[in-house]
Amino acid sequence: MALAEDRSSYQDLGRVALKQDLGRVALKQNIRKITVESLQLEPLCDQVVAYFAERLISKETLLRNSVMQKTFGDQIAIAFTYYRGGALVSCKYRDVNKKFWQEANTEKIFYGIDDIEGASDIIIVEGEIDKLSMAEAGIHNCVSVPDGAPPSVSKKDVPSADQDKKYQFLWNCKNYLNKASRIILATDGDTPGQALAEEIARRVGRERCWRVKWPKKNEVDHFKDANEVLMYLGPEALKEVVDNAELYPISGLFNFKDYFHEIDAYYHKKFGFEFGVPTGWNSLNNLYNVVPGELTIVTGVPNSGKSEWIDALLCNLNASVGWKFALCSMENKVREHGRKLLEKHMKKPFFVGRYGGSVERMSVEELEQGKQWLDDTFFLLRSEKDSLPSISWVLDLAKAAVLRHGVSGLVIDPYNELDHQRLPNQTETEYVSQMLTKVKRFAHHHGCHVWFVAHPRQLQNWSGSPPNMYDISGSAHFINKCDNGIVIHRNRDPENGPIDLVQVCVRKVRNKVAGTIGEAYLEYNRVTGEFSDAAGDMKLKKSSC
Ligand SMILES: Nc1ncnc2c1ncn2[C@@H]1O[C@H](COP(=O)(O)OP(=O)(O)OP(=O)(O)O)[C@@H](O)[C@H]1O
Repeated sequence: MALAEDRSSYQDLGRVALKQDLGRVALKQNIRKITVESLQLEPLCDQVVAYFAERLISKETLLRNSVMQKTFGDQIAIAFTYYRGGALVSCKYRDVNKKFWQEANTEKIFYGIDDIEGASDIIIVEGEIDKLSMAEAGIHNCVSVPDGAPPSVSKKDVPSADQDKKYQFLWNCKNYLNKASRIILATDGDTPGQALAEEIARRVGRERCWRVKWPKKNEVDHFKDANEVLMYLGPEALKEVVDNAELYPISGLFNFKDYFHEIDAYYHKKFGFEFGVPTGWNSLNNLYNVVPGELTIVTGVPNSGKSEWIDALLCNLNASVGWKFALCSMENKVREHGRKLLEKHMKKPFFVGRYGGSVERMSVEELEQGKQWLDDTFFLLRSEKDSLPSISWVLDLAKAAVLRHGVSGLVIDPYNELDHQRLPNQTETEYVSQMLTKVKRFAHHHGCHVWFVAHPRQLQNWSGSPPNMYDISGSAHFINKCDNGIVIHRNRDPENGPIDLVQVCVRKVRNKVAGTIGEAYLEYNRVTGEFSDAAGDMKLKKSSC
């Protein structure tokens, strides 16, 4: 008798079972009482015992699990008897053509349910032969689902118990399952098997589920179920598979172990820029380095040089590590922004006279060279409509710039030029918090550093000293939520030190690997817009950083 197992027979079973289930709904009150005699079940003949022996399932195990047979005309079918509390409640047949069917009007329960009575660990497999294979390895606290596996996980929510027709067997056996502290899912390793595990886990509670990892068969494939492991690796190996079951994953709940590869890569500095990229100014080396995926808030009173300093920083980063940037600079005309960037890059003024004085102007050839550099390095996010752009609009385009052009940094300058339509009843503080969460997610997800310029609120009786990060108009969330907080300040008090000396106040650094709070002094070159480390010990007498 050829009784080899295959998936199609399980699918047949699914169809048969579905028909039977539909039948069962109609006949809910009509569950038959059955006995071995009423079903005319017979003890196993040698032929069937030999069939199981080929699968390394012994006669002893077959007898222990009351596997029987039944004659239909000139055909013999295997009869898997379903007992509950010692009483026969259902029977499933399997014939020579690998077809399955279940006794009509009988209960849907797990196969082997009496074996898990009071067990704190329960193993669930996908077929009767897997249950018998576990028994062969001495693992008796195991049950099999009665109807095989679904093709995929249902996209719908789990229905209520009375509507959950396909998994009625689970609800019928819930008292047995409720007592278990661990439910080990040992369904097949293929897609339907995984789908079955998920369907069970979502019904019994993922938190107490574990799953087995089927061992490798060769370089590419894994053994697919308990019987294969028993046949090819033996009972000890099957026990080991169950002993080494791992926690069933819960979406959103992780172990550190899930991230060890990242921690190792970090330790061995495989990400690149672990300490951040130096700004190009020695005085800032210990204070502020640019880490991919972080958010830096830059503030300062109007005209303090925030935009100029960020532009100079981008030029330095491009020169040192070749980064490219997306620019959302709403206050700058493109030609003016282009001029400022070109001057910093070419280290020459764009014009003669006025701010350029008598310094030689960049040549036409240099302009052409510089234009090419501008085009390769910066990508402009500009709203062509009259209305102000929203933060989602900016982040969507920045994402396109990351994916299309490989940009590593985004500048949003300034916050108040974005459209900030708040939901009714939403406070500005709540709004800023949510907006910064979006910005940080973008930065983190794309490994893109974001510089966000925000103005301080109008300061009454301003003393001329650098503003506080908590003075940023809108919300304390700017300082609370950013990774780095920087105030750019230029001195306008001759009593206090050189006029226009630039103070870079690093007020917050979340990541101690990248820097620390403190201040540095830079000089601004009005002709080229470049910043350089302040000469010698040039600093302000009174510093409020
Ligand atoms: N340290 C400095 N010394 C002299 N002039 C400077 C200095 N820093 C910036 N400037 C000049 O100040 C002007 C404003 O600079 P920038 O646009 O960078 O300031 P900002 O802080 O971004 O201003 P706002 O808050 O108005 O956007 C520019 O013309 C720039 O050349």
